[in-house]
Amino acid sequence: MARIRVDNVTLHYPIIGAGDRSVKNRLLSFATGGKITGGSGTMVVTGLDQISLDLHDEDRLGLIGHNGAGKSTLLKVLAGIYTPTAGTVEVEGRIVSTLNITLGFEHEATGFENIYLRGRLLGLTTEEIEAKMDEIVDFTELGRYLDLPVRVYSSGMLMRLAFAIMTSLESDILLMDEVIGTGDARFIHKAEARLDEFMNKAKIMVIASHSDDVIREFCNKALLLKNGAPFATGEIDEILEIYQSSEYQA
Ligand SMILES: Nc1ncnc2c1ncn2[C@@H]1O[C@H](COP(=O)(O)OP(=O)(O)OP(=O)(O)O)[C@@H](O)[C@H]1O
Repeated sequence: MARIRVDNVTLHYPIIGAGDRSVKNRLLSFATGGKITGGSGTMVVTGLDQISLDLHDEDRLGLIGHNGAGKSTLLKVLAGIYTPTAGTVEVEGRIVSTLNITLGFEHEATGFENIYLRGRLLGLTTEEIEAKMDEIVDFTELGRYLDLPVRVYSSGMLMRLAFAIMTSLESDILLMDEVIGTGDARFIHKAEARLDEFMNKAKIMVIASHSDDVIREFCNKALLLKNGAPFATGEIDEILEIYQSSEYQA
């Protein structure tokens, strides 16, 4: 059984050395979903403001909201990348996340070597990596490029490699932001089929997306964020409607 419990989580980003451009900051804050406070010297951006969640097996939560509403920050807190300023996060289960999917590659090492390195970094044994190797290699369709250092790969090629490795893992909890941006149309189509299979295996999923279609297709509940705070939570259709309403947009 997997579980995520988030209790009253707040996260502040202190911006040290920020100039006092309060009028500009207020305008910026108004134009996006962010919240900036503080005066000269140190500014504070509120990434998350008193978020609570309790997710169990079968939960597929869609995170919705303006640019800067806090979706990515919440994913990073769940992934353990950021520690909250206040509140607690408890996670039971193995997490795989698509955040920074292409980070952590060794640029001088070959594609093959990077499959090993990344596999080890993600907690697999050498035997486990070897068992998955053929399948990862086939999916990338990178052929002899896998013998070359990844610094010569295009961004789409690097994405193929990262995506193939990530989706070969077994996860209890899957944290996703919009991931399949790069790649040609055929690869995106092929990646979607693999992603479907990968997502079906996860017990809990949290997806941040600006696409109503993605939220409708993959989620069974939604959390609408505004300025880092929960604005509404519940059934997908109801929450998407609130998102479009003047009450939220104001
Ligand atoms: N590294 C950072 N340093 C300072 N502030 C940050 C940082 N990352 C995010 N923020 C701020 O935290 C707030 C929430 O940002 P976040 O990236 O979580 O929003 P989001 O909902 O994912 O936005 P988008 O839809 O644009 O991806 C914003 O006000 C943003 O400016």
